[in-house]
Amino acid sequence: MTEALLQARSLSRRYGAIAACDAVDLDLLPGEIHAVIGPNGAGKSTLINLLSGLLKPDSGTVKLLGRDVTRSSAPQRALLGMARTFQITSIFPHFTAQQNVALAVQARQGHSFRFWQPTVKDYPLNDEARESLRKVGLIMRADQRASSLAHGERRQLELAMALAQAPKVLLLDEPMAGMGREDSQRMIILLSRLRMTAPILLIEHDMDAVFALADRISVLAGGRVIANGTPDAIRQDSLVREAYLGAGHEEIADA
Ligand SMILES: Nc1ncnc2c1ncn2[C@@H]1O[C@H](COP(=O)(O)OP(=O)(O)OP(=O)(O)O)[C@@H](O)[C@H]1O
Repeated sequence: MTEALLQARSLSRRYGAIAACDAVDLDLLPGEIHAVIGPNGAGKSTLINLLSGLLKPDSGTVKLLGRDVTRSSAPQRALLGMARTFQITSIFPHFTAQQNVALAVQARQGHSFRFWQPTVKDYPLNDEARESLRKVGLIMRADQRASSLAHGERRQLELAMALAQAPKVLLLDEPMAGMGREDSQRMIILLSRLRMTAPILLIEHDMDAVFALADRISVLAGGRVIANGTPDAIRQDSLVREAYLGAGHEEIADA
């Protein structure tokens, strides 16, 4: 059996009476895009925070590349090869696109952001930064300030910063959020290519994107995985339809 690069077992986290994440099992396999979907409040953010180390579970385990990282911090997991993008972009607006990516390369090399100096003459660093920008189709914006980029381009920049960390797994938190149709289409093509660079755990509300991209989908409701399977299987799953329709969402039926 193919070994999961990222694995959660019986992962649980409560907030008082609420089981935000309830005995969740999840595997991210090489080369795949594994989407996690679920109605509002299902536990998606809690799960991605537990996987990336921003939250500690009450019980259960997280393994990264076969190594138990349940008690490791987010920066420790990043150094082992986990890259994550956020719903709210985390770029430095006054730096150029290239400088932002160069920062991410430096962080991977173990330098703290605090000691960062503008690295105009650091050719290998800049070459690497430009390579990441090329991969996400943003090389023509390399010298533009991040603040002047369009929304979709900023999301591409974030992805370039994640790639600059040479990730073994990518955790993407709503990469299509706030995007128009054209930008979403571009992002779908981009992510589809990137799955071979690193498998992607994708949290996304845009069902067209999820069903276009995912090799496998896990559906959360009330903190539990209620279904796991191919997009076709998920589309036809009665429990999934119930969870979505019960929560006032019709998008799963249309996807
Ligand atoms: N810090 C917190 N304190 C108390 N309850 C919380 C906290 N964070 C999340 N919850 C609760 O845990 C449950 C899961 O929330 P979570 O944000 O993980 O869901 P979600 O699927 O990401 O929702 P959305 O799609 O709306 O972002 C919800 O009932 C939520 O109210």
